[in-house]
Amino acid sequence: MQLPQPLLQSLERVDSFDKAAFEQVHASGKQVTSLRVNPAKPIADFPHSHLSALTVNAIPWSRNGYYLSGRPSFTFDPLFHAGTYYVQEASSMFLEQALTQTADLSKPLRVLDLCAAPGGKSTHIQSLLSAESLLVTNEVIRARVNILKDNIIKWGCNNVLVSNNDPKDFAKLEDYFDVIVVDAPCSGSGLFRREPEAMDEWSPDNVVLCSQRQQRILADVWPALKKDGILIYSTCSYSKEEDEDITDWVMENFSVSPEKIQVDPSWNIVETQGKQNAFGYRFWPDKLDGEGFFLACFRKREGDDEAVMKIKNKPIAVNKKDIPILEKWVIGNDYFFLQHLQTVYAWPVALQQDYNWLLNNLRVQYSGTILGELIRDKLVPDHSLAMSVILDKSLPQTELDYKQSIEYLQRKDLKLETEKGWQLVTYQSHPLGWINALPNRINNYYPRELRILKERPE
Ligand SMILES: C[S@@+](CC[C@H](N)C(=O)[O-])C[C@H]1O[C@@H](n2cnc3c(N)ncnc32)[C@H](O)[C@@H]1O
Repeated sequence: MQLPQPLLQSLERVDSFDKAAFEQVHASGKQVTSLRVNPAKPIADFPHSHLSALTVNAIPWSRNGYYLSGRPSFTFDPLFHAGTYYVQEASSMFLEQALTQTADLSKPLRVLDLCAAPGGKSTHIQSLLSAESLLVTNEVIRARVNILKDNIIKWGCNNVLVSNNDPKDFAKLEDYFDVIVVDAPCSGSGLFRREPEAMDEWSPDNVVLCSQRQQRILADVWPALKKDGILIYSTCSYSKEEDEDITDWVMENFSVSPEKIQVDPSWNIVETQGKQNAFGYRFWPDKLDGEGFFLACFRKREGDDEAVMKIKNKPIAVNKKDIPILEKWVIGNDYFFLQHLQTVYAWPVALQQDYNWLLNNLRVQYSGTILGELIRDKLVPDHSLAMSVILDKSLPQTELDYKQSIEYLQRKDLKLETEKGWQLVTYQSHPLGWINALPNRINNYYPRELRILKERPE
C-alpha cells in the first residue's frame, strides 16, 4: 500500500504521528471488524449465542460496541436484517463518550445529526437518548437519504425524524437543538487501511476544499444550536486542516468553550490541543484497534436557550373511528395518529408539536413510525411497523428457522402451516417482516428493495 507522500509529509506536523508505525499498520492488511448491538432489540445471551464461531471483545469506549475476531457474512444473518445490531467502525463509537460526558441524557433533548447517511452515528445517538428525546437525522444528498431512512426504520425507533436538507436550511430553526453532531464530509484518509482505493481520490487540494466546506457547514448550522448547547465535530481525516485547524476556526469565529472528554489512558486515544486550546481526540490505527478518526466538542456561549415555534400547517389526524383499528397493532396509547392519503403514521404525543414544526420547516422524509395503509376499515401493515419498538408483539406470528428466514429475506415463496391472515414472521423471536397467509398461498411482504439478491453460499 503506497500512502500518498504529501499526506505523510503533512502529518509530520502532527505531534502524535509515528510515521514508521503508521506505514507498517497500513502495510499489514489487518482488518478490524466491529458492531454495535441495539439495546432496544436485545439478542438472547449475546455474544455467546450469536456469531458463535467468532471471539467477541468489548470496545472500551462504547457500552454496546464489540470487536469481532473475523468478518462473518452479515447479509446472511437474519438478526442483521432484524435491526439487532449495526456494523460500525470502532473509533467512531467514541461519539458516545462525547455525548454522555457533556449532555444530560436523562432529560428530553433535541439532537441534530446533520451529516447522517448511512446512519451509523444516528442509530448510536438514538440508543443513548431518552425515549422523550427527539433525533433529527439529516442527509443533504438525495440519493443517500433512502439508506439512512432504511437504517432508522430497521433500528425500530419512533422518536426520529429523517430530513433531506442543506445545512443552511437549519438556520430557520434558531436556538432549537440541545446537541448538534457534525460528522463532516472529509478527505477520508482515516479509512485508507480499510478502503485503499480511496487513496486515488486524495489530494492536498481536496483537503483544502474539504476544510472550506467544513467551515461552511458549521457556520450554516450554528444558529440552530441553543445557548449552552453542545456541538460535536468529527471527521475520518488525519489532516490537521480538517481537524485542529477547524477547532481553531470554531474558537475564533463563535462564542464557545471547548469541552474536555475524560479518556482512559489504556485506550491510547491521543488528546490534542489546537492553537486556540480546544481539545481534539485523535484515533491512530497504529495505537488502537480502529480506523483514523478525530472528534472535538464545544459548548455554545451565545444565542438564546429557547426557540420560538410558529406552526402554520398541521397534518391531518386520522378519523376518530379508525383509532381503535390502529391501537390493536401497537403497545402503549400515547400516540398521535396522522394520515397522509392512505398512509398512517404514529407519532409520540410528546413530540407532536416538534414534529409539526419540523414538517413546516424541513423536507421531511420520515417521522415516527409508518403503521401502514388504512383501506376499508382495515390496516395493511407496513414493514416499518414490523421493525418498530411500538409494535404489539402479541400479534399472530410464526417463528422461522434459519433457512426459512433467508428465503423470506430473499422474498421467495414460503411453504408454512400457519393461521390465515396477517402474520409477523420472526427469527429467534425478532420480527423480520410480514406475511399474509391466504387460503391457498402465502404472500411474502418483505420489501422488494430490501431483499437479499445473492444466493446463500453452500
Ligand atoms: C462522514 S459521512 C457521514 C457518516 C454518518 N455520520 C455515519 O456515521 O453513518 C458525511 C456525510 O455528509 C454528507 N455531505 C456531503 N456534502 C455535504 C454538505 N455540503 N453538507 C452536509 N453534508 C454533506 C455526505 O453525503 C455524507 O453522508
